Amino acid sequence: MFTLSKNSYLSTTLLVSLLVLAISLLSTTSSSLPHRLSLLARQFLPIRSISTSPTMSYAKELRVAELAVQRATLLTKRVFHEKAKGTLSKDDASPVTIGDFGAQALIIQAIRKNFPQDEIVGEEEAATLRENRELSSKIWTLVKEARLSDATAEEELGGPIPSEEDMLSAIDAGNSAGGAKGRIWALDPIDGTKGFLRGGQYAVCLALMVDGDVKVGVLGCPNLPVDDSASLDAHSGENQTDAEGKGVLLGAVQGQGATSRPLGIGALGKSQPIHMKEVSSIADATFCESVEAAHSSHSDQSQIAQELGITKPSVRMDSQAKYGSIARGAGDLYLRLPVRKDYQEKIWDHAAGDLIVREAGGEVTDAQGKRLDFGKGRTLRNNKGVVAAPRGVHAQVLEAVKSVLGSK
Ligand SMILES: Nc1ncnc2c1ncn2[C@@H]1O[C@H](COP(=O)(O)O)[C@@H](OP(=O)(O)O)[C@H]1O
Ligand SMILES: [Mg+2]
Ligand SMILES: [Mg+2]
Ligand SMILES: [Mg+2]
Repeated sequence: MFTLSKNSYLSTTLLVSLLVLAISLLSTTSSSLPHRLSLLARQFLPIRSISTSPTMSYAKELRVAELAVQRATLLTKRVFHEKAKGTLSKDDASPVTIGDFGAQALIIQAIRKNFPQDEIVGEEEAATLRENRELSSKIWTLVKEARLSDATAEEELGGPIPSEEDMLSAIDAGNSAGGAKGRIWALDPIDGTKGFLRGGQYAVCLALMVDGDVKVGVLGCPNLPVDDSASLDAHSGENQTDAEGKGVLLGAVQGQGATSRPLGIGALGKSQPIHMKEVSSIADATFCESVEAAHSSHSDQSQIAQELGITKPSVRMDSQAKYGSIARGAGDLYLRLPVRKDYQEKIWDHAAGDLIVREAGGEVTDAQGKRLDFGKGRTLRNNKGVVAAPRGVHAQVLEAVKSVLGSK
């Protein structure tokens, strides 16, 4: 008797739940299916399972990451407009500016205040600044002045960095070796530094990995248009601005979809879901690639496009703005085929973009079709190249990649 009534109670509950689920899914039109499912799951899951694992929704991580990236762009935007950017050449001959150092310090400070146990893999280090106090003090002046106009939001980040010495120690806290265990942030304070110097696109990039899996990704792109569907052509190449109407913040949480919103502080809470465009005929696709010919093989990429019947010229753009642009449907494909066989891509150049594209309905793999493996340390040493495309056409694009690379 007891078993019977328990069973019937359970089946009634199940039936009602299914009905509510179906109605909710049909009636909500404004967001993606995974996002709707995650919201519903939160409604139906027992409170206990939410409260005992509050990080599962990554709401705080996303909020802190978005605000920290937003604050860092206040600094990078200032430097973008300055003639003297304090550019140094690193050991690998790549450039770094006062903007890169300053943005790294500000973001790491916010992570350390909010998540003191987490590790950080950041691109830059402070060794040269400890020897070059003049440059260090220039950065310190910029860092001190980079504050969100919303005092509550600034407080959420844990407030300003107390001293120049603390700024240097924050920069050096991005020295984690990475790996497949625990919570590790991947930070690229300015991705596309060459673009930043040239007046092109650049992005402030931050991602949280848990056990090697990217859970949260944020891209601040001050020179991209706010409009998700604005044509890419006007936003590639040089002479970009971050004037009125520019600047977008893209974000994603695993299983919850990807969003975009204007980069201004007034746009807090105004995130809209973004989706990749459906490609009905691959020949009509727009593909993005690096501006720098040393970073990816323009000739291989052009052959792949030819193989796919694509006649439109590629859109050349610096930084993870490429991932962001295809995720929001402004472009379709992103190809990054290696020039140098020995180069290992860095995790901070891909972690946020990889998640944002996948959450927007895309697939991201290397040139062999393997998912990018962020759990191998500071580099993607298990992968060569990047192929990002809408899920429906990724296999077709990958086939063209293999055919072109195989024939070499
Ligand atoms: N030989 C190489 N192959 C691929 N990527 C390279 C490279 N040398 C440098 N890079 C990376 O390319 C990134 C820029 O990518 P893109 O060309 O898409 O804008 C640089 O990021 P930073 O600008 O953060 O240093 C740098 O890490
Ligand atoms: Mg660099
Ligand atoms: Mg980079
Ligand atoms: Mg960088």
